Amino acid sequence: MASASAHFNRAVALHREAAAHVEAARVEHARQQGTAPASDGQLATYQRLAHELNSAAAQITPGWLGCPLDGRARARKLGVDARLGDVMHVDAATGLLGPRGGEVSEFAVAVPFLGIGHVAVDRDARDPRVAGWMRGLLLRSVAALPDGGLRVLPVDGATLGSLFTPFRGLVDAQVWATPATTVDRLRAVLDEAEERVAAAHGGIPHDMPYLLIAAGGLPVGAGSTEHARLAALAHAGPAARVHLLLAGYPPTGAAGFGRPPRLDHTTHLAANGDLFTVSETPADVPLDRQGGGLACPVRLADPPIDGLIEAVCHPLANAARTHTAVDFTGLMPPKIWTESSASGLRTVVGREGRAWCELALDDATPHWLVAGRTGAGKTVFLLDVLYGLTSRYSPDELALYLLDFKEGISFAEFTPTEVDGSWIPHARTVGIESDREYGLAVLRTLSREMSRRAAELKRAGVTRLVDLRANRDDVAMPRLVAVIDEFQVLFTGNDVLARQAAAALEELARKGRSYGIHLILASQTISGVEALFTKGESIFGQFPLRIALAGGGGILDASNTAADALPVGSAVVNAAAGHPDANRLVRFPNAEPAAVTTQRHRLWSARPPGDAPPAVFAGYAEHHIDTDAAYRRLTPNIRRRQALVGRAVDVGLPTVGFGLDATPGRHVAVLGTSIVGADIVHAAALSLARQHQPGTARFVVAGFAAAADPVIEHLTDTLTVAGHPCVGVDAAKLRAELAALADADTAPVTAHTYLLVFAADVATAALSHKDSTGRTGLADLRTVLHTGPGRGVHLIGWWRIARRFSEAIGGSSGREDVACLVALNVANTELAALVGDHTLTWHPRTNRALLLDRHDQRAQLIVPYVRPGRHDDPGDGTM
Ligand SMILES: Nc1ncnc2c1ncn2[C@@H]1O[C@H](COP(=O)(O)OP(=O)(O)OP(=O)(O)O)[C@@H](O)[C@H]1O
Repeated sequence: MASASAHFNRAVALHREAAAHVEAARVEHARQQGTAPASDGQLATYQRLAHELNSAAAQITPGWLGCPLDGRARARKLGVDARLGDVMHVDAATGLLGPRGGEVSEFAVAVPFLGIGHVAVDRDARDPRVAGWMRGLLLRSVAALPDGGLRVLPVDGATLGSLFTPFRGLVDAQVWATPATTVDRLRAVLDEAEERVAAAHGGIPHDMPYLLIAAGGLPVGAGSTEHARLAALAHAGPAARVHLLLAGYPPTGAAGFGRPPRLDHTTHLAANGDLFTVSETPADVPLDRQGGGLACPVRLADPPIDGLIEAVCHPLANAARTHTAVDFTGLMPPKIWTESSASGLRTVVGREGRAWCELALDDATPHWLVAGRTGAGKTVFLLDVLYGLTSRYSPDELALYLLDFKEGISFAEFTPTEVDGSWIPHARTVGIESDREYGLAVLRTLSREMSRRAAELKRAGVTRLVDLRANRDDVAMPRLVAVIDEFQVLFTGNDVLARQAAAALEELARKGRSYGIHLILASQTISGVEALFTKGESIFGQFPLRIALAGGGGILDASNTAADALPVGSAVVNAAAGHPDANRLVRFPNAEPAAVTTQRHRLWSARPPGDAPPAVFAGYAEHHIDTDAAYRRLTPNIRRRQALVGRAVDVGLPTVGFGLDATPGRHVAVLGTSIVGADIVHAAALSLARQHQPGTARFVVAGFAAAADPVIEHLTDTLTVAGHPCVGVDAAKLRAELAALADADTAPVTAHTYLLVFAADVATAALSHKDSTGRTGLADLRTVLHTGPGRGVHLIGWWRIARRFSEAIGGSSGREDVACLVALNVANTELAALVGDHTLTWHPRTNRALLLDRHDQRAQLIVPYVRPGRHDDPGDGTM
């Protein structure tokens, strides 16, 4: 092809010679007043010239570019007749050499096309000659160029797409776009081409494919704006490998409108009766020195025979499917854990056209924002990314903190489950359906780690992790990636917690990059993004890499609409904070369950010895005391006995309870109508029982609500079987018990005594009556509360009505006598008044309680222990 221009010039010279002959013949013909036929000599000259023109054309249109489009073409090799970047000529017409009406010699008219310019014909594709001609040109181009060398953007306002029907295979395989038949779609086509031209200003890679707008006719409504845009593309396109093949151009405009602009770098064919004329071409050498174009009329090139286009497109479409296919396994490296994270983390997330798309968490793009409407594939995208990362980097190089605030199981893939006990060794904490409190705890864990790293870097005399790792390979400092799905939940409420979360997030976003801490924040809603934005540009600006899935355009620049109509499995990746010029269209694969499971097992099998599963927090999960390892470890050999009540909503879900020692006030009150109150007393009693040798503690059980009976029954059975004296009492006996315990002189306490009172609010009323001496049971109760701990007597009571509890302890003056509270469904104002702290914030909710301990100033959200299945029963009276 190196001599293509020489061959073209030769053809031009021949053409000029032919033109001179035609002109001479015309003059002679006129002189003889049209009576004399062409002489034999003239005919011989035409035949010779036509032959030589055909030879010259054959040199510049090898193989598919010039061969007859008949059955023999099927045997031709595809993809070998043209090269990207070279000027490609194509057989576009048949020139007719000879006097008008006389015998003519035909020759192939090869016009310069891809790599240099455009071709336009003024009839649109409703003319069958034009339709066949266009198909032929497209077929030649597709078949001659290397596989993947041409992307066509079809436009067809003339036959509404039927022009391109034979090319359906390529459209279905997404090598070609779907034909645009409306003016809006035409505009989108022009947008894409213009973006290509704009992006090419910085130079184009040698393997960049051609982008060809092939229009069988412009759609109704296209006007001067679209014509001007086409003219601009015609002018600037070739340098960016953007070309035009237009039928119906220039269109015949309505009267009063100016003619559409002529297109630069374009060979124009214009109908003239049955034949067509050919203008000058984009080649440097003019066909005619005066710019008159081809001197003789032409017939448009013949159409391909039926079935030929399909026969060519079929293997190309199949090959394209293979080359552009993305599947989950394709994102994974052949060998796991071979990469170093010293300078950052990188993973392949999908394909950008045929090329793989790799994204990084490093100094340039330390944090990512991901957005997409529900169902757009955000969870799948995150799984692709996280499995890609955990497969490339070992747990020494990368650790994950995964937080999900929505209902869903996105991150369950990383944790052991009942059916699959494996986990991803990089996962340190996984929060599923997390509470905001848990989210804050994770952020604080990361902040602490950041401070630790800062100190270590300081000691080493460097300021960035990358510098530390460059000098020392003995430091274990994996990069930490925190993924927060539906992160905006952290900011809901605009309360203290929201402010604390925003502050923690901002600090991590600002400083994290230096210490190898990266954030990936994902959201379904624009309001999520707005929530972040309202926290100030200081956070938002730390996320230069935006990944917008369908409907996630809110994280892009306001003028950037590229994500509006994305299909599932596609994303706009933008590393310039959403600026429209920086869009990259990426397709990511579905996370097929079988492939994900295989990869998880690969990673799990390679886990380091002794690797522990991640600390999992599943917001919906019930917690039962008998499966708690901390409970099982309890023995009587304990210094300070604990009444365990649940698990803290914190990283690692630590077991929490109240120390019940001799300090005044060490009694527990559980408040709220929820039946979970009974379960908490049950759990506290069981845990205390494990800390006593049988026979060294008495359990006095009083129950005043039928709903608590099964709990009490189970409790007394368990205590009795464990060898602990356990006595059930009614209101009268409880009063007697209190009287005896209050009067230490008459009844010295010999063993630890635990008063377990279920629905104590009922007892409060019964205890308020005076006896014959004028003394009330409440007075005894208060004495026991006041002096009991010093004598090994503790009360653990469930008050369904907080006011009754307050009455029982004697109002605010008795607050110090019961230092340990667990609030269930008690209104915030009531609770705040009860404990005398108006800054307290408590939102009652299912499966949560607030633990308050006056003595160590604790206010901790907990998941209270419940009896198994408690939350399965909708009629259980829980919150
Ligand atoms: N690349 C893809 N190719 C094919 N199907 C996909 C792809 N990505 C996602 N899907 C499918 O689309 C559906 C929604 O995906 P996904 O659960 O990831 O969406 P989401 O944005 O996380 O939605 P939600 O926020 O509601 O959970 C799933 O059935 C998933 O299998």
